[in-house]
Amino acid sequence: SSISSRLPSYLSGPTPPSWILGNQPDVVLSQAGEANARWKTQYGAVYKYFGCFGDEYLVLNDANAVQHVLKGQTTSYLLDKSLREFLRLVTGEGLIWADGTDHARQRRLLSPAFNTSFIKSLVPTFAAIGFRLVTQWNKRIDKEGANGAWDVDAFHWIELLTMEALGLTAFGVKFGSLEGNEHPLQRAYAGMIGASYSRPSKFTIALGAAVLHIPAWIVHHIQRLPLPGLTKLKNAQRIGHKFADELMAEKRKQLKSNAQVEDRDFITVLVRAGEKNQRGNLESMPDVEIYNNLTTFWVAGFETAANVTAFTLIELARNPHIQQRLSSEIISMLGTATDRDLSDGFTADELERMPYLEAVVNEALRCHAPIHSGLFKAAADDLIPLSTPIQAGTGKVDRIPVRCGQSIICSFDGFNKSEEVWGPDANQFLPDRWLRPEAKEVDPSKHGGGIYANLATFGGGPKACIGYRFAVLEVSAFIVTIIRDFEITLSPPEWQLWSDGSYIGTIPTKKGRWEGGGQCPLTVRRRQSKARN
Ligand code: HEM
Repeated sequence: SSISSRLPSYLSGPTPPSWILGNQPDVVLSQAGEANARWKTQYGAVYKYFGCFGDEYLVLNDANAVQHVLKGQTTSYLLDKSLREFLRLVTGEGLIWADGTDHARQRRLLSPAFNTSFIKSLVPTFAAIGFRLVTQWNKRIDKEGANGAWDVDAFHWIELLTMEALGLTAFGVKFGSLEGNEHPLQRAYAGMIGASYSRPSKFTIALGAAVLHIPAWIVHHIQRLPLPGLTKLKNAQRIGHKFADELMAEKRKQLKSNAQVEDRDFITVLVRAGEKNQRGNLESMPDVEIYNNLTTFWVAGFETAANVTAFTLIELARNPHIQQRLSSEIISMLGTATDRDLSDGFTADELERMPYLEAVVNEALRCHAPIHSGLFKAAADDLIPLSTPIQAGTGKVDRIPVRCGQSIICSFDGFNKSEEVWGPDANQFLPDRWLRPEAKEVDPSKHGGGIYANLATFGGGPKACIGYRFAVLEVSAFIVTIIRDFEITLSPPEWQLWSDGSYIGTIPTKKGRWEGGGQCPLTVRRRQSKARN
């Protein structure tokens, strides 16, 4: 049977070679955002394409259109029902899973954990974690380095950084993974995410899409089946849950006997906020929901932050001038390794006085959005407004009609690299763009509705990333500690980055080397080695 379209005929897009796979292999097997960049040039910022089994997607790269859909989340644009049920298996009924008024309630009750001053108070913790990595790397350079240079695939180390950060700031637990220890909670969560990647075969691509065709109620019942993957997941959930329960009970005891307990982690903040609300007869978050959200933060904040850190280091390694300029700024702020020991970290205030650092991190977030697109379903018929009208027959339209149930992809990567918004050099890594005065004032017709720096990287609207400040400060602190003390280059220098874009995540890897997962291969040298001796 021929594939029929529910979208207006004036929208164009690639012709699907088959009904089963459609154009899905073009998307899944190319680099993140690559197929979209090509189709955007060919068919315009708004186009349609067919995935597997005749699934039709409306793809949006246009600023107003992206903004409209992001703002409509939890009410008029929702997560696919079946996808949401699968998500429940991993995160439980936490913030990513929640919709409507339940979502609004959870978000409100979680807000104490994400207020600006609390998140800023975490910077010394992030920085001290970065310094623990520096300490380990110094030891390796001495032991394993040749002529002061040490080759390392830094990707796994970076994953340990973001794991330690979540361990300390979410649960108040130090895993010690950078020092070679393994903590049961960390093991449980690592198992939950299943950090292994594999290149999808055509069969897995179809299977991935088929999931969206399984009715949500069936997915809901899948969790009762003794499938091996699920058993592992449930085990991990059980360990994590037990651990969190013990920690919450312990916090309650501490808070009862001593009101001075410092707010150093999410558990303390959320347990305290809950107790306070109870005393004031206000609604407080049930323990199981606190736990589900700690798991949610883990799923949302572990790999994403690790990937941005890795992409930033790769950009610095392959752009020595940018790295040089950044290291000068850092050293003029914090001194060299011999001037100041960073075992107690540094403050948010010190970070904020490094404008070039902010420019570098923003540019990495723009060029390498770790979630390259968002997938939504229209909950009702709607008209999506456009910043740039498109040709429809002999006239132009500035709104696209969609029907209830329409699948929509907001390309975060496409918006971040839109020439209309970012100029003709949108595809280049140029931190300097953030230092221009215009960077601070965004023309409303070029605003994608993002919550940070007019980037779509953290999404927008009611479901925008709640952890964006956490992520930006964490990544910045890691970059500062590493770049202050080490000079990095790619190893080997001709190593080619492949930004893998399977499904929605973007990971740095090497073409043809999926099995190994993410990569960040560096040669590391002490920056101040000459000054030292
Ligand atoms: C660079 C790192 C990160 C990136 C790029 C990122 C990106 C995103 C994106 C694109 C969304 C969906 C937004 C939308 O639908 O409009 C999201 C949601 C979310 N993120 Fe992040 N994230 C990062 C780090 C974190 C961290 C560190 C945490 C927690 C500590 C976190 C917690 C969440 C949560 C809970 C949601 C769901 C919010 C809701 O549905 O209300 N993220 N994130």
